[in-house]
Amino acid sequence: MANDDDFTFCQVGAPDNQDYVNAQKIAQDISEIRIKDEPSNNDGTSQSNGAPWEGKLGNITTSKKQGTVGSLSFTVIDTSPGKQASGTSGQVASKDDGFSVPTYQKQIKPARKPVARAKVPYEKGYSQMDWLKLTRTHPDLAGLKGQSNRRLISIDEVKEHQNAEAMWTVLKGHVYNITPYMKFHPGGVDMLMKAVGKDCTALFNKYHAWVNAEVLMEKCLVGILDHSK
Ligand code: HEM
Repeated sequence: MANDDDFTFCQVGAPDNQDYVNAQKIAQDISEIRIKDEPSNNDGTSQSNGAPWEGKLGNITTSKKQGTVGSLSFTVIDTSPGKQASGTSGQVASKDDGFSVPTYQKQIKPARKPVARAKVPYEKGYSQMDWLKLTRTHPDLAGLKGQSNRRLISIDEVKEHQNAEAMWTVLKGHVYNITPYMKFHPGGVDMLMKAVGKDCTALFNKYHAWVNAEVLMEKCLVGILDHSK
Protein backbone atom coordinates (compact mmCIF):
# COMPACT_ATOMS: atom_id res chain seq x y z
CA MET A 1 0.00 0.00 0.00
CA ALA A 2 1.52 3.34 -1.03
CA ASN A 3 2.03 5.98 1.55
CA ASP A 4 0.04 9.22 1.05
CA ASP A 5 3.28 11.18 0.94
CA ASP A 6 4.79 8.84 -1.62
CA PHE A 7 4.74 10.29 -5.20
CA THR A 8 5.82 8.47 -8.31
CA PHE A 9 6.70 10.51 -11.41
CA CYS A 10 6.64 9.02 -14.90
CA GLN A 11 8.63 10.54 -17.69
CA VAL A 12 6.49 11.15 -20.76
CA GLY A 13 7.63 12.02 -24.28
CA ALA A 14 11.37 12.39 -23.78
CA PRO A 15 13.00 14.03 -26.82
CA ASP A 16 15.15 11.00 -27.58
CA ASN A 17 12.27 8.60 -27.15
CA GLN A 18 11.42 6.47 -30.28
CA ASP A 19 7.66 7.17 -29.83
CA TYR A 20 8.34 10.88 -29.97
CA VAL A 21 10.26 10.46 -33.23
CA ASN A 22 7.37 8.45 -34.73
CA ALA A 23 4.84 11.05 -33.60
CA GLN A 24 6.87 13.78 -35.26
CA LYS A 25 6.92 11.79 -38.51
CA ILE A 26 3.12 11.31 -38.45
CA ALA A 27 2.62 15.02 -37.80
CA GLN A 28 4.81 15.76 -40.78
CA ASP A 29 2.81 13.35 -42.97
CA ILE A 30 -0.44 14.99 -41.89
CA SER A 31 0.92 18.45 -42.64
CA GLU A 32 1.47 17.32 -46.24
CA ILE A 33 -2.26 16.65 -46.75
CA ARG A 34 -3.75 19.56 -48.68
CA ILE A 35 -7.13 20.54 -50.12
CA LYS A 36 -6.31 21.14 -53.74
CA ASP A 37 -7.54 24.40 -55.16
CA GLU A 38 -4.66 25.31 -57.44
CA PRO A 39 -5.28 25.84 -61.17
CA SER A 40 -5.50 22.77 -63.34
CA ASN A 41 -2.96 21.65 -65.86
CA ASN A 42 -2.97 22.82 -69.43
CA ASP A 43 -4.67 19.70 -70.63
CA GLY A 44 -7.69 20.55 -68.49
CA THR A 45 -7.13 17.84 -65.93
CA SER A 46 -5.65 18.07 -62.51
CA GLN A 47 -3.06 15.84 -60.99
CA SER A 48 -4.19 13.68 -58.16
CA ASN A 49 -1.95 12.12 -55.58
CA GLY A 50 -4.55 9.43 -55.35
CA ALA A 51 -6.83 8.48 -52.52
CA PRO A 52 -6.18 5.26 -50.63
CA TRP A 53 -9.63 3.92 -51.57
CA GLU A 54 -9.23 4.77 -55.24
CA GLY A 55 -9.28 1.94 -57.80
CA LYS A 56 -10.17 -0.96 -55.55
CA LEU A 57 -12.08 -0.99 -52.30
CA GLY A 58 -12.28 -4.57 -51.17
CA ASN A 59 -14.16 -6.16 -54.03
CA ILE A 60 -15.86 -2.87 -54.99
CA THR A 61 -14.38 -1.16 -58.01
CA THR A 62 -14.37 2.63 -57.90
CA SER A 63 -14.35 5.07 -60.77
CA LYS A 64 -12.86 8.54 -60.78
CA LYS A 65 -13.71 11.65 -62.77
CA GLN A 66 -11.82 14.89 -62.70
CA GLY A 67 -12.72 18.34 -63.86
CA THR A 68 -12.27 22.01 -63.22
CA VAL A 69 -14.56 24.89 -62.39
CA GLY A 70 -12.72 28.19 -62.80
CA SER A 71 -9.54 27.89 -60.83
CA LEU A 72 -10.84 25.00 -58.74
CA SER A 73 -10.20 21.41 -59.67
CA PHE A 74 -12.30 18.58 -58.36
CA THR A 75 -12.33 14.82 -58.32
CA VAL A 76 -15.48 12.73 -58.06
CA ILE A 77 -14.87 9.20 -56.85
CA ASP A 78 -17.76 6.85 -57.31
CA THR A 79 -17.69 3.93 -54.91
CA SER A 80 -21.26 2.84 -55.43
CA PRO A 81 -21.47 -0.96 -55.34
CA GLY A 82 -24.31 -0.92 -57.90
CA LYS A 83 -21.79 -0.12 -60.62
CA GLN A 84 -20.66 -3.68 -60.83
CA ALA A 85 -24.00 -5.32 -60.69
CA SER A 86 -26.06 -5.62 -63.80
CA GLY A 87 -29.83 -5.53 -64.24
CA THR A 88 -32.07 -3.91 -61.69
CA SER A 89 -29.72 -3.14 -58.81
CA GLY A 90 -28.25 0.02 -60.24
CA GLN A 91 -26.09 1.58 -62.89
CA VAL A 92 -23.89 4.60 -63.21
CA ALA A 93 -24.75 6.97 -65.99
CA SER A 94 -21.72 8.92 -67.13
CA LYS A 95 -22.28 12.36 -68.51
CA ASP A 96 -19.96 14.35 -70.72
CA ASP A 97 -19.67 17.08 -68.10
CA GLY A 98 -17.29 14.88 -66.17
CA PHE A 99 -19.57 13.88 -63.33
CA SER A 100 -20.54 10.34 -62.45
CA VAL A 101 -24.17 10.29 -61.50
CA PRO A 102 -25.40 7.04 -59.95
CA THR A 103 -28.91 6.34 -61.15
CA TYR A 104 -30.95 3.50 -59.82
CA GLN A 105 -33.33 1.88 -62.22
CA LYS A 106 -35.41 0.02 -59.68
CA GLN A 107 -37.48 2.75 -58.08
CA ILE A 108 -40.21 2.42 -55.49
CA LYS A 109 -43.53 3.51 -56.87
CA PRO A 110 -46.31 4.77 -54.60
CA ALA A 111 -49.01 2.17 -54.16
CA ARG A 112 -51.76 4.47 -55.35
CA LYS A 113 -51.84 7.92 -56.93
CA PRO A 114 -52.53 10.31 -54.05
CA VAL A 115 -55.73 12.32 -54.29
CA ALA A 116 -55.25 16.09 -54.33
CA ARG A 117 -56.67 17.41 -51.08
CA ALA A 118 -58.16 20.87 -51.17
CA LYS A 119 -60.14 22.09 -48.22
CA VAL A 120 -62.28 25.10 -48.89
CA PRO A 121 -62.28 27.84 -46.23
CA TYR A 122 -65.70 27.87 -44.66
CA GLU A 123 -67.93 30.90 -44.46
CA LYS A 124 -68.49 32.41 -41.02
CA GLY A 125 -71.10 30.32 -39.23
CA TYR A 126 -70.42 27.20 -41.33
CA SER A 127 -67.64 25.46 -39.41
CA GLN A 128 -67.94 21.82 -38.37
CA MET A 129 -68.75 23.03 -34.85
CA ASP A 130 -71.60 25.10 -36.24
CA TRP A 131 -72.83 22.00 -38.07
CA LEU A 132 -72.82 19.99 -34.86
CA LYS A 133 -74.78 22.72 -33.09
CA LEU A 134 -77.32 22.78 -35.91
CA THR A 135 -77.77 18.99 -35.85
CA ARG A 136 -78.55 19.20 -32.12
CA THR A 137 -81.01 22.04 -32.38
CA HIS A 138 -82.82 21.69 -35.73
CA PRO A 139 -86.02 19.64 -35.43
CA ASP A 140 -86.07 18.12 -38.96
CA LEU A 141 -82.87 18.46 -41.02
CA ALA A 142 -83.76 15.50 -43.22
CA GLY A 143 -87.12 17.02 -44.15
CA LEU A 144 -88.99 13.90 -43.13
CA LYS A 145 -92.16 15.71 -42.01
CA GLY A 146 -93.04 12.89 -39.70
CA GLN A 147 -92.03 10.00 -42.01
CA SER A 148 -89.80 7.20 -40.74
CA ASN A 149 -86.13 7.35 -41.66
CA ARG A 150 -86.11 3.52 -41.90
CA ARG A 151 -88.22 3.61 -45.05
CA LEU A 152 -86.88 1.74 -48.09
CA ILE A 153 -86.11 4.13 -50.94
CA SER A 154 -85.39 3.20 -54.56
CA ILE A 155 -82.51 4.73 -56.54
CA ASP A 156 -85.14 6.28 -58.87
CA GLU A 157 -86.60 8.21 -55.96
CA VAL A 158 -83.09 9.39 -55.06
CA LYS A 159 -82.64 10.68 -58.63
CA GLU A 160 -85.85 12.68 -58.34
CA HIS A 161 -84.46 14.68 -55.44
CA GLN A 162 -82.07 17.10 -57.04
CA ASN A 163 -83.74 20.41 -56.24
CA ALA A 164 -82.77 23.18 -53.82
CA GLU A 165 -85.15 21.98 -51.08
CA ALA A 166 -84.07 18.37 -51.16
CA MET A 167 -80.81 17.04 -52.61
CA TRP A 168 -80.49 13.37 -51.87
CA THR A 169 -77.52 11.07 -52.08
CA VAL A 170 -76.74 7.46 -51.27
CA LEU A 171 -73.82 6.70 -49.00
CA LYS A 172 -73.03 3.15 -47.89
CA GLY A 173 -76.60 2.04 -48.41
CA HIS A 174 -78.15 5.00 -46.59
CA VAL A 175 -80.11 7.80 -48.24
CA TYR A 176 -79.33 11.30 -46.96
CA ASN A 177 -80.72 14.72 -47.65
CA ILE A 178 -77.48 16.68 -48.03
CA THR A 179 -79.10 20.08 -48.70
CA PRO A 180 -78.52 21.42 -45.17
CA TYR A 181 -74.90 20.20 -45.15
CA MET A 182 -73.90 21.85 -48.45
CA LYS A 183 -72.32 25.02 -47.05
CA PHE A 184 -70.75 23.11 -44.18
CA HIS A 185 -68.91 20.64 -46.39
CA PRO A 186 -65.14 21.23 -45.89
CA GLY A 187 -64.49 20.10 -49.48
CA GLY A 188 -66.81 22.81 -50.80
CA VAL A 189 -70.27 22.97 -52.33
CA ASP A 190 -69.07 22.08 -55.84
CA MET A 191 -67.61 18.79 -54.65
CA LEU A 192 -70.66 17.81 -52.66
CA MET A 193 -72.90 18.67 -55.62
CA LYS A 194 -71.28 15.74 -57.46
CA ALA A 195 -73.01 13.45 -54.98
CA VAL A 196 -76.53 14.70 -55.64
CA GLY A 197 -79.05 12.23 -57.09
CA LYS A 198 -76.73 9.24 -57.04
CA ASP A 199 -74.65 6.83 -54.98
CA CYS A 200 -71.57 8.78 -53.86
CA THR A 201 -69.91 5.99 -51.86
CA ALA A 202 -67.01 5.56 -54.29
CA LEU A 203 -66.32 9.30 -54.46
CA PHE A 204 -66.65 9.63 -50.71
CA ASN A 205 -64.13 6.84 -50.14
CA LYS A 206 -61.79 8.24 -52.74
CA TYR A 207 -61.49 11.57 -50.91
CA HIS A 208 -61.96 10.69 -47.28
CA ALA A 209 -62.83 7.12 -46.37
CA TRP A 210 -62.02 8.00 -42.74
CA VAL A 211 -64.87 10.52 -42.33
CA ASN A 212 -67.60 9.21 -40.03
CA ALA A 213 -70.59 10.22 -42.13
CA GLU A 214 -72.98 8.03 -40.18
CA VAL A 215 -72.57 10.27 -37.14
CA LEU A 216 -72.07 13.50 -39.05
CA MET A 217 -75.14 13.03 -41.25
CA GLU A 218 -77.31 11.17 -38.73
CA LYS A 219 -79.97 13.89 -38.66
CA CYS A 220 -80.08 14.03 -42.48
CA LEU A 221 -81.01 10.37 -42.89
CA VAL A 222 -84.06 9.96 -45.10
CA GLY A 223 -84.14 6.21 -45.45
CA ILE A 224 -82.43 2.99 -46.54
CA LEU A 225 -81.59 2.25 -50.16
CA ASP A 226 -83.80 -0.45 -51.57
CA HIS A 227 -81.41 -2.67 -53.52
CA SER A 228 -84.21 -4.81 -54.91
CA LYS A 229 -85.50 -2.07 -57.23
C1 HEM B 1 -72.44 12.97 -47.48
C2 HEM B 1 -71.29 13.01 -48.07
C3 HEM B 1 -70.04 13.70 -47.57
C4 HEM B 1 -69.69 14.08 -46.30
C5 HEM B 1 -70.50 13.89 -45.02
C6 HEM B 1 -68.40 14.71 -46.39
C7 HEM B 1 -67.69 15.21 -45.32
C8 HEM B 1 -66.44 15.75 -45.40
C9 HEM B 1 -65.63 16.10 -44.26
C10 HEM B 1 -66.00 15.91 -42.81
C11 HEM B 1 -64.48 16.59 -44.74
C12 HEM B 1 -63.26 17.05 -43.92
C13 HEM B 1 -62.31 15.88 -43.91
C14 HEM B 1 -61.08 16.08 -43.08
O1 HEM B 1 -60.93 17.12 -42.44
O2 HEM B 1 -60.24 15.16 -43.03
C15 HEM B 1 -64.57 16.60 -46.17
C16 HEM B 1 -63.58 17.09 -47.01
C17 HEM B 1 -63.64 16.95 -48.36
N1 HEM B 1 -64.58 16.30 -49.10
FE1 HEM B 1 -66.27 15.55 -48.41
N2 HEM B 1 -67.99 14.71 -47.69
C18 HEM B 1 -68.97 14.09 -48.43
C19 HEM B 1 -68.94 13.87 -49.77
C20 HEM B 1 -67.93 14.23 -50.62
C21 HEM B 1 -67.88 13.95 -52.03
C22 HEM B 1 -68.96 13.18 -52.78
C23 HEM B 1 -66.72 14.48 -52.49
C24 HEM B 1 -66.16 14.47 -53.88
C25 HEM B 1 -66.87 14.51 -54.94
C26 HEM B 1 -66.04 15.10 -51.38
C27 HEM B 1 -64.85 15.77 -51.46
C28 HEM B 1 -64.20 16.33 -50.41
C29 HEM B 1 -62.96 17.04 -50.52
C30 HEM B 1 -62.19 17.30 -51.80
C31 HEM B 1 -62.61 17.44 -49.25
C32 HEM B 1 -61.42 18.30 -48.83
C33 HEM B 1 -60.16 17.62 -48.83
C34 HEM B 1 -60.02 16.57 -47.77
O3 HEM B 1 -60.24 16.84 -46.59
O4 HEM B 1 -59.70 15.43 -48.15
N3 HEM B 1 -66.80 14.92 -50.25
N4 HEM B 1 -65.76 16.07 -46.54
